[in-house]
Amino acid sequence: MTPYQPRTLPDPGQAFPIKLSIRDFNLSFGQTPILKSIDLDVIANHVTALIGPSGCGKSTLLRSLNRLNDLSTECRVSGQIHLDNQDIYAPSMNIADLRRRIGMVFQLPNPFPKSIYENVAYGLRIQGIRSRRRLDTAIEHALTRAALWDEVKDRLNTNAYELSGGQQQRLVIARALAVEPEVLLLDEPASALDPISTLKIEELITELKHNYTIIIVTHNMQQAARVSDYTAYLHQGTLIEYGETQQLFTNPRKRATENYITGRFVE
Ligand SMILES: Nc1ncnc2c1ncn2[C@@H]1O[C@H](COP(=O)(O)OP(=O)(O)OP(=O)(O)O)[C@@H](O)[C@H]1O
Repeated sequence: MTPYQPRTLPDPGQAFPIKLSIRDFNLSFGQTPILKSIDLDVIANHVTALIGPSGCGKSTLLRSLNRLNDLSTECRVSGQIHLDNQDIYAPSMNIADLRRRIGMVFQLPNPFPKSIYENVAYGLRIQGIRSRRRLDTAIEHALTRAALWDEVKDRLNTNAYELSGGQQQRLVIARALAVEPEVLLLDEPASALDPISTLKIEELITELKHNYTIIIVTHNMQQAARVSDYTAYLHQGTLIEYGETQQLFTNPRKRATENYITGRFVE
């Protein structure tokens, strides 16, 4: 096999390594092509936003990164996606391990109907961790990282459903962080939240990128401009433009990108 060579950097001067590298990646559901020859390098410890009109394939691309689309028997893929230097679609890839390394948070907060403590402990218990002391430490750490510890430390045994929507979303982020992932996939994580909770999630994303590589799908272009370092614009399953967020929003290279970010493209 030819050695893997990263090619498409959004910022050639970038000193951080490439965490995820997508090469000529195609995905279809049945006979319908959804993603077409995507080439994209995701830089470690930065936030990459995926933007584009409804149905362009943003969530499908995100879900390709932890092989969540595999749950559909109709799904067919070709091309390559490497996490560090490991081909995630190789037959030898352990999918449970991949999903531990690449955590995901969805649009609607989805805590389990359990206590706050047990929600965060969930993945750790699956990993076989039984020691109460180890669990306590890891749970405090994850809740602190998710900027929720101070709000819940005195009620860890309360049912997670008693938290507000914004707190539930930070709890779900803590649950994802507890198993120490390397990458976090966020699929419109704030679109169901009020403005104050949205701001908290955005601040959290900015904080978390120091320790994780983050990819966020968002419909909100102001949000993409606020939280991301790099932005990829997709249209009908094709990657139209990928570059530094500030450059893409102020001086896009492609007319199609300009039309979209200035609102001239009607979804
Ligand atoms: N499991 C599936 N089976 C068949 N088609 C699917 C499946 N999941 C997504 N699709 C189709 O793939 C296309 C891209 O969907 P996707 O959810 O990735 O778009 P999106 O850009 O995230 O859209 P939105 O912004 O509206 O969430 C859509 O036409 C959708 O209907």
